[in-house]
Amino acid sequence: MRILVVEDSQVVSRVMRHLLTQELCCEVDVASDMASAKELLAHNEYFVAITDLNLPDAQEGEIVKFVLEKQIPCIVLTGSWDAEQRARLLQLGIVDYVFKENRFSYEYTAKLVKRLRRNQSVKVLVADDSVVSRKFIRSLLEQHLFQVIEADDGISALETLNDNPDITLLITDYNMPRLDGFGLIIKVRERLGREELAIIGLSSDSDESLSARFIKNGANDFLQKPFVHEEFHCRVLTTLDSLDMVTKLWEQANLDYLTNVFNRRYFFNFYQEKLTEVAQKQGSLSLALLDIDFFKKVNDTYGHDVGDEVLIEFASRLKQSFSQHFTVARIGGEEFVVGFKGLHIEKAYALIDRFRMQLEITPIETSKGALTITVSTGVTEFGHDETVDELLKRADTGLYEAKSAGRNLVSIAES
Ligand SMILES: Nc1nc2c(ncn2[C@@H]2O[C@H](COP(=O)(O)OP(=O)(O)OP(=O)(O)O)[C@@H](O)[C@H]2O)c(=O)[nH]1
Repeated sequence: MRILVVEDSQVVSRVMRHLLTQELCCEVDVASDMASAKELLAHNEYFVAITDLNLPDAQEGEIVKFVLEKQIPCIVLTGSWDAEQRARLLQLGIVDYVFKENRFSYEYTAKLVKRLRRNQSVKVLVADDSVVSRKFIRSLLEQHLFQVIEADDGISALETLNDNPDITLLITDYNMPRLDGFGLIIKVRERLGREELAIIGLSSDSDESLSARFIKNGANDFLQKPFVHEEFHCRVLTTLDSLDMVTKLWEQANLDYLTNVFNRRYFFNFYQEKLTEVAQKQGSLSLALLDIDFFKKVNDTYGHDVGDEVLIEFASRLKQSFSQHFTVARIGGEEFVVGFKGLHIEKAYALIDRFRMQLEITPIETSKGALTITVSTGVTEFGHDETVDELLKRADTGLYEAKSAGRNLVSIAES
């Protein structure tokens, strides 16, 4: 990623270069006047340009128009606070107008660029029956590089959310035909928690109770129409930042810190729900308990760090092989489980045995060289009314048999 800083003050450009490389690990080019900015823009692709308005060879902010014409997002970083100019430039489509006040202004600018990078992969659904309002919100969101999808009422918003599980933010109007904003939020929240989808409610209605009602029904925030451009962006950014924080907390609680697969806590808490679902629907579910063979020897011979490298690669291979359809978790030091929801034991056995054979012939690259690792596994199938604990205990008897029979084996524990 490459960023252009157009700034005649060496102190400012040095600070910005330092903050940007620290925050984003990116390439930063600096131009101290309009002519050198033009030269750089002619030869390079930029993710964003951060520009001063008053340059030695262009003192009226001409650089902004030049950058925007090249379809490059532009952040104005200026020492002159001019409200009229600010409004005009925001109207023109700049990302933000930042006043060089103190070091926080520079930190804010670097963080803004980081958010722009994140926004590129954030999908936002805008539900509003007014085409004008929808297009306006789309243009604001696109200035900040979000991916935008539109829906013209509550029902089509619900359908779009079903078809696009990767939508992160829903911005919904209150008054809409077929299903209004409240109805939409209530239906959405039956299925998606606050850690999965953020919602901002909108309304031009003068009813003062609307904002509280939106939030009580499950919205994260509310905006009264008409709103100013900057307030809209602040609300969106704050909502997404808190969603990121909730996601981070959820990951810390449920993912294994070393291997990034689900942890023991997740498996015990959430897998019970899957078992109940399978029991109710009389479906099938098999479980594999895997334990790396002679793992202590890896630690003793090559050190704990190499042991960690092996665990990380082993988990990554498990994830690659199974996590698209099944649940992979690390439940102990070198013990992992794969929950095969929907599979009978014969199929689960075949998949795990294929994984075992592949592992045996594909050494793991570590900092101390390539190591050949094998794994022993116990596989079992869910009976009727069992807990995760009971299922695991039975898989463990299979694992014990596999170890006793010489390791590098898969053994079935019948239910
Ligand atoms: N590097 C590393 N080692 C771990 C971690 N957690 C547990 N271990 C080690 O895993 C090893 C497990 O060893 P054992 O239970 O004796 O089993 P084993 O050597 O794999 O032998 P078998 O299971 O009988 O084949 C111990 O040396 C633990 O210290 C971890 O997070 N990182």
